[in-house]
Amino acid sequence: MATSNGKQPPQGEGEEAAPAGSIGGYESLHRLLESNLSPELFKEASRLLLGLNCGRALEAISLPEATSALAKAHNFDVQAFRFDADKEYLRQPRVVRVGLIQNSIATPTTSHFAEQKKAIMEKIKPMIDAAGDSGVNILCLQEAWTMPFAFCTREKRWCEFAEPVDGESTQFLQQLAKKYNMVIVSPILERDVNHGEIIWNTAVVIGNHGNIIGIHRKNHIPRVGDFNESTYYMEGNTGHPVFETAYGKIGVNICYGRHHPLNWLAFGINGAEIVFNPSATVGELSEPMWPIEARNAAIANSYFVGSINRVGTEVFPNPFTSGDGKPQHADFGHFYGSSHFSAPDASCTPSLSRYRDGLMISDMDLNLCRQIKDKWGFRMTARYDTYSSLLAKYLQPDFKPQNSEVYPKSQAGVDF
Ligand SMILES: NC(=O)NCCC(=O)O
Repeated sequence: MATSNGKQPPQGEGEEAAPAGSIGGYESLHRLLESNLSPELFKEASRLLLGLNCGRALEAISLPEATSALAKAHNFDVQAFRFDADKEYLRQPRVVRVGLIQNSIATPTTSHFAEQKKAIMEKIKPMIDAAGDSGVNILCLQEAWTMPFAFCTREKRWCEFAEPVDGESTQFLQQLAKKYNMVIVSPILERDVNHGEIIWNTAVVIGNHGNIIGIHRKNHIPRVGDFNESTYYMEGNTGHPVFETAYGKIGVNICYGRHHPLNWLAFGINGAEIVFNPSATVGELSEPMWPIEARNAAIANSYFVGSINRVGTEVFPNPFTSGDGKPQHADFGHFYGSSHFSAPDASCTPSLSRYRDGLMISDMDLNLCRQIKDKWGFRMTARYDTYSSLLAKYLQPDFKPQNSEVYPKSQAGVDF
């Protein structure tokens, strides 16, 4: 079966080798620039792209031998960096170690559902162990991590992957959370057994003692390209919760929610210090937006953002169309990984690979959030009152945009 880019992906594993020499055949933008620019130009490009002038140079941090051994044995990438903050007189530094995991699926989408789920769990277990061995305090997995991203198909049988909040995947992660004293954010397809089996796209926040701290349900559902997600689950009803964990206050803005600045704002207003954006998105649709939106949110809201995207090309048993007149196809396109962290001072880490499974780790001093609020004063200068009254008017059925009164059509040069 041809894929949407005309190439034949390996069947089974969603993971691909970077096609040598082809467009998109590079591991990450960072590596592309590093290998093609002189050291001076690369430094200047990094200053502009990674914000290393307004923030501070990010130091790579070394990890235990056990982590590198796991990464080698299970063929995943590990990268680790440190965001610093100024030393304060009245507060101790609040450094937390945070991890993000990106991965491809583990078996063909044609295999038994139970086998697919089991294989994904087995695949990410060593990655979670690597995070635990590295002393990660808070770890976030990718959107709908227990399953292939089958929403492109519109076939209802994939609903079988939905689980109750305290289901199999949560139980699996609860043990690991407890073992490693680590908070784990687990984005799954949720079956709400207490409310008529409604399906949601949910992040379960598991505390470092293996307790369930709470859940957040995806607020904004895409209706773009093959992201036929509204066929499967409802717009979330949990608002913008921020969870007080042992290591900091965290929120979860699931995937498509990253295109909505007010969604990011609401987590900030509720006090988030780190917002995770577990995602599943493909190159042709969103890759140019990916490095910008999360970083912008971190800057505008004075918090850290952890962005995660799955990797690989997932091929489904039955072809589907995209409703665009083009031929039917059986894959969703290439999920380009590129998970990374952004900081409130505009700095960000390089991204993980566009092709390989990976674990991204960052140490971050959460004191930086307040330091940037004090420096830039975005909260103080935001004029929320102005926008709240405009929005209240906009929501009225008789609202008309102001410019329709100020510039009558004839003056605006529009002749109907
Ligand atoms: N999973 C999801 O919401 N994807 C939508 C596509 C995008 O936002 O890039």
